[in-house]
Amino acid sequence: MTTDTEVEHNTTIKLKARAKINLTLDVLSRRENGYHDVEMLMQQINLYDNVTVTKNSTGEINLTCSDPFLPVDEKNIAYQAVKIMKELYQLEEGFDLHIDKQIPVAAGLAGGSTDAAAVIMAINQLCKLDLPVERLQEIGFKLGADVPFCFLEGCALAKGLGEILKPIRGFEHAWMVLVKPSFGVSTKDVYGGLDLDAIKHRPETSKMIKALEEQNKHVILSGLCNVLETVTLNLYPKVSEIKEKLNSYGAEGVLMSGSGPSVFGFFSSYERAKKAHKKLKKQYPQSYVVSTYNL
Ligand SMILES: C[C@@](CO)(OP(=O)(O)O)[C@H](O)COP(=O)(O)OP(=O)(O)OC[C@H]1O[C@@H](n2ccc(N)nc2=O)[C@H](O)[C@@H]1O
Ligand SMILES: Nc1ncnc2c1ncn2[C@@H]1O[C@H](COP(=O)(O)OP(=O)(O)O)[C@@H](O)[C@H]1O
Repeated sequence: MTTDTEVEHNTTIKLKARAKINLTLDVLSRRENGYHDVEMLMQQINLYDNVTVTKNSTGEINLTCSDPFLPVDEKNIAYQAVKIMKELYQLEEGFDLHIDKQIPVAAGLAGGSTDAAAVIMAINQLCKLDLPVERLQEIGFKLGADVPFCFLEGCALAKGLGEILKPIRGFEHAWMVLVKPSFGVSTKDVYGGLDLDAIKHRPETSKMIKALEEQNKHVILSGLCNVLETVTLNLYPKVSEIKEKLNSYGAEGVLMSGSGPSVFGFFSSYERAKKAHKKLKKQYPQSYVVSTYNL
């Protein structure tokens, strides 16, 4: 995210808050508090919200958003990010935020998480707090398990609840069609619906990391795997339908992202992705041709 920072008069920062997909997602165990230990490969993509943060002297937090259906009060995770920074660092200044929302909501793409990370980064810079990225990630983790990843750029192996991160080589210059059906899903319900003993097919994470290191496209595409798929596909058969459509339009590897319901299908070229997109867009208006994002 850092390379896309635009600073104006030391009072305004504009950031590209990128979405992610999961190339693999394995759930290892359930903790007593209901959260799950995961092992997943997270990959940023070229689909982003534009987040603008301006320092004000009133001390207030004002949030506006291009999406009229999103809350602009404490229910918005970006608002919560400001609050936590103000409290932790006794900041007297206030902040005006604007989110130009491009990432589909409740989609398994970390849309809210990436906005929160952008806001924390912006405040760190605007208030000259000089906090290292590890500290920013620690603060972000209080807001959500996906937030720490959003401070990185590219691809990472995520463990723990998602906060133990190791940057790795990502899937480079890969074109995909990303499809978000009209409904959203609750991440909590999807994790809650997972029967750990019933998981039949798990990702081979180490094999995938090696394949990414070598950019072995064939192994990467055949290694795409997400254990949450069974839960979401069961709850929403429409997601299976989208997967089938992407396959029939020539995708070389198809997977649901995160807890869903977004599905991505990789294509061998931009042109092929565009062709499939043209057909899918008629039925699913929230369809995008995007590439992976790596440094
Ligand atoms: C599934 C994943 C995969 O990247 O992404 P999304 O589908 O949300 O994009 C993440 O693990 C989601 O991260 P995030 O959406 O930030 O989760 P949080 O807000 O912290 O938690 C929402 C709910 O998900 C469940 N949860 C989350 C993370 C985790 N490791 N174990 C869990 O069981 C908990 O029930 C929690 O109440
Ligand atoms: N800035 C935000 N962007 C998107 N959703 C937000 C935001 N703030 C709060 N939310 C709420 O968080 C929920 C999860 O949204 P989102 O982060 O897009 O999903 P996911 O974690 O599946 O990627 C939604 O129900 C939405 O109303």
